[in-house]
This record gives sequence, C-alpha cells and structure tokens, in this order.
Amino acid sequence: MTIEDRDTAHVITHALARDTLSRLRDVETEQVGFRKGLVKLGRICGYEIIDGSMETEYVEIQTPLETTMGERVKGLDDVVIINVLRAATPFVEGLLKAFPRAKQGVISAGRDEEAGMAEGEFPITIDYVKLPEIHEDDTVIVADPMLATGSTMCAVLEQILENAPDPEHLFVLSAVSAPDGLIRVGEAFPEAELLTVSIDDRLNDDGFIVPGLGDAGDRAFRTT
Ligand SMILES: O=P(O)(O)OC[C@H]1O[C@H](OP(=O)(O)OP(=O)(O)O)[C@H](O)[C@@H]1O
Ligand SMILES: O=c1cc[nH]c(=O)[nH]1
Ligand SMILES: [Mg+2]
Repeated sequence: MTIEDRDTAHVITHALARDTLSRLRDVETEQVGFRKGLVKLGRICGYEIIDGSMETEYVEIQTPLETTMGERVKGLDDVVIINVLRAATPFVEGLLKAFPRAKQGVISAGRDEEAGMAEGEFPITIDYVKLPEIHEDDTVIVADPMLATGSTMCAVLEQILENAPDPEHLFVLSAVSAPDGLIRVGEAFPEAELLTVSIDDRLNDDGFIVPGLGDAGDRAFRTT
C-alpha cells in the first residue's frame, strides 16, 4: 500500500500517481493529455483505495487444470462514487475502472468566482443533485480533483450526509489539495477520510491552489 498519513490527510504516494500528477501540472499538457491524465489518476487512486481499505476473502477456484484457492476483494458492489461536476468527470471515469459496478451520484457545484473569495471561502451554487441510496455498509467516494478552499466539498458533503446514514467509509478524494481546505473539511466533517495525491503549498489571492495545476475544469473541457 502506498498511502502516507499526514496531519490533515492521507496522501497517495504511488510512483505512478506522482508521475501522472506531474504531467497534469505541466502547462504544456493540452486538453486530451490532461483529460487522459485525470482518467489514469482516478484509476490509480481507485486501486489504492482497494488496497488500503478493502478486505479480501479466500474462495475456491476451479482452473482449467485443478481446484485451487484464490482471493477476491470483498464489498466491490457496495461502492458509491459521487461525481462533483464538472472537473471530476474524467477522474470518475478512471475510478470506475477500479469499481466498475459502483453506484453513481452526481452533484453539480460551482464556485461563484465573480463574487470572489471572502475570508477564505467562496459562495457555492448547487444546481443539480442526484444520489443513489446510500447504505451503512457502503464505501462512499466523493471525487473532485481539486480541493482548494474546501467550500465546494463542504457544500457537497452536506447534501450527501442529509440522506446517508453512517456509511462504512466516506472518502473525499482529490488530486491536488490546499492545506486550508483540508483543515476546513476535516474540521467540519470529522467522519470523512481525506485522501489526496498532493498537499500543495497554499492558495493564492484568487483561491487557486499553488503550485497546483490551474483550472482543472477549464483544462479538461477546453473552456478557457
Ligand atoms: O475548494 P474550492 O475552493 O471550493 O474549489 C474547488 C472546486 O473548484 C473547482 O470547481 P469549479 O467551481 O471551477 O467548477 P468546474 O469544475 O465546473 O470548473 C473544482 O473542480 C472544485 O469543485
Ligand atoms: O486551483 C484550483 C482551485 C479550484 N479549482 C481549480 O480547478 N483549480
Ligand atoms: Mg473550474
């Protein structure tokens, strides 16, 4: 397992995750490469979540030659992935390669960047929420590649927890995160397990993560 515990979050340190993130950070990586990078990173993170938090069981397998014991991951059907539109869409595509039978939810959430950041927070508009039923033995993965001020994630988690009992795991998965945002989400939702590939240095005055990778939604959807 390649997950390290830090004060504010668990960091996925798999070499391929770091390699992929470096390509995503590179300003020369254009839309297709960027989107594919997010898909790849989602897949790696999915495998790390399986390795780090899901149990296996021994099962009898009949090979073409004889009967043997094999291992299967338990609980793969009890996974819920929440796609925080829009930047999470390619990231979720990758996660689904690790959890092909996951139930999926969608929450459309956007920062009001015109209103701007005040006291480290953005106003968040939520205009679409569609969630599957969440059960106590489910592993819920809330995916958003960017966790900056944490404003979006706090609004999203409020929506999810309104209707969810106490799921087995509640992962908040990001590619890049800022220390302030992690602290904010961690304090507001202590039940959430914060997972990220990188804890970056800081937020700039516009609420962007530095060094970061820019605007993930714009880079993936070519809307600059
Ligand atoms: O932690 P926060 O300060 O809330 O910032 C993080 C959010 O900002 C981005 O979304 P954005 O509002 O740009 O929407 P988009 O995905 O449609 O580009 C990103 O995808 C996160 O959802
Ligand atoms: O740095 C950031 C902050 C929020 N959203 C992004 O896409 N990038
Ligand atoms: Mg954006």
